[in-house]
Amino acid sequence: MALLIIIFVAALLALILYPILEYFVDAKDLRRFPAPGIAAFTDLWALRYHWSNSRYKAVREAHAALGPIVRIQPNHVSFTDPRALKDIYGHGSAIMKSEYYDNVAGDFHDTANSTDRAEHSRKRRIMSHAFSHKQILTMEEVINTVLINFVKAIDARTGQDIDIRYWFNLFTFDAISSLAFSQSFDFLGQGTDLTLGQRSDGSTYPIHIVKTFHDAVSYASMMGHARPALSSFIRRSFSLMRSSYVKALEDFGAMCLYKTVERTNAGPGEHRDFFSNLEDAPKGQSEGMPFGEKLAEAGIMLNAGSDTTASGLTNTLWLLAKHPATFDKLRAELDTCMGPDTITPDFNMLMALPYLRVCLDESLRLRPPVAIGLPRQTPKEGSTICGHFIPGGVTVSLPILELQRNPTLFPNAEAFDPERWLDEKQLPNLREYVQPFSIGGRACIGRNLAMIELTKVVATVVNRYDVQLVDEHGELEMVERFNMNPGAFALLNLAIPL
Ligand code: HEM
Repeated sequence: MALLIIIFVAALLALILYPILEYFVDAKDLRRFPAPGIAAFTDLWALRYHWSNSRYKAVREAHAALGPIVRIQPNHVSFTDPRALKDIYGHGSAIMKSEYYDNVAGDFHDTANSTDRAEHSRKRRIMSHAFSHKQILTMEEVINTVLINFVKAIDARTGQDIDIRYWFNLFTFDAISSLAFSQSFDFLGQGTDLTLGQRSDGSTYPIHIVKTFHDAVSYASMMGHARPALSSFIRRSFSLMRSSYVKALEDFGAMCLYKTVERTNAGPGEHRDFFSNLEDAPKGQSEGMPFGEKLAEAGIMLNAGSDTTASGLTNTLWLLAKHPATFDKLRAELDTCMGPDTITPDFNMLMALPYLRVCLDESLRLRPPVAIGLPRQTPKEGSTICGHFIPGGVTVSLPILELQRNPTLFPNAEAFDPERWLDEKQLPNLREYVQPFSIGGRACIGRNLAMIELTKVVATVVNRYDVQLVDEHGELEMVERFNMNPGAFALLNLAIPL
């Protein structure tokens, strides 16, 4: 035991002292950039804010105090200069995903966390057709079925105070499981997020997936943002302490295993689902992906394909409820093509409604569901980012939230103002710098799916229900895990107009 403690303390000291030494040696010439507090000496400055799900605030304050280029970790430089968007993330940039994604990957990388260019291209090719606008439209009926279940669930609770965020979480989990695995969780029908996880011996156990998922992401994001040695130290320490966060990460994995095994055994049903693409054998080969890789891809669909869209839905409804004039104007537009009982409006019809679109665009600008500076790593030869040469192997990022709320790009940037999207003068900056799905080769593959879900659900809810905030003066908290989740108190009183 004493030896274990000595090893533990020695490892901890080495992890703390090494970056301090690095700071003084300054081989990457990063001391020229200002840093808040102890951020230049240790990852712990950033990890503390990850742990309290509030990194965006600390990064925002650091940029406000220190300028557009700030060293937020010993090996991480954050940029808010808008030119950095293309330099870091644009097509043609040699900058790849950082070691953050390796830190959070399991035995197999998935499409989102693969850091190897060739591996990522192979994976992306397999899935890109399935997520094209045309293909997603062929799945509209599946979304309609889930939307009908959502309306039934909410109708049964009209007049009650409900946490609408939770119900949007149930909607998006049911939607992605129907689309990806031809098998809905049926959370909306059950009125709960209770599902099963599977252990490696095949036995199963119950899991409440919404909290499990959020805890898992909080932990993974904190652990992932540390340099690899510290990340692995945190992982081991948390495992030794049998932390509930480690359990949450395991439970989320167990749920993915359950869904993958269930789908593999049952087959795709009548139509192809997203999983069918993982099962297809590539040209010249006799089999599709190995099971472990299919499991990883199933995990990223359940992860990226649910939480972000649920956040987008919650944010939009909250913003509309906070701005009754906007809500009424949107409802008037919907009245032109939806009857009082229309609950599965046709997506192509909704696409022709300009005000609905700008309400969604403005919500995604002001409260992007992924707001964090997506971590990237400069290539061996280094990169120039808005005029500054950054040597190889440095993590760089641009916080999406800061870009989309930049007052030099958008007048009255902190205000919810869908009308700005109808102003010819503001449009060029809006089009260029509002990028909630990111840009370039690593931009969101699920964008078309997200937009169809957001458009149909917001149209149906605004058309069908009167919405009232329980606390009209309250603010909707922002909880930054990796995604930016709205807080838990989005209580709304929904009623069907008489
Ligand atoms: C409003 C909803 C959504 C938003 C705001 C959003 C945003 C993003 C962003 C910013 C990224 C880049 C992440 C990074 O660089 O680490 C991303 C990647 C990704 N998203 Fe989404 N997303 C949404 C919905 C979806 C949906 C419905 C799916 C469906 C499965 C999905 C699947 C993915 C995948 C697989 C990636 C990785 C792409 C790659 O690296 O090639 N997302 N998303």
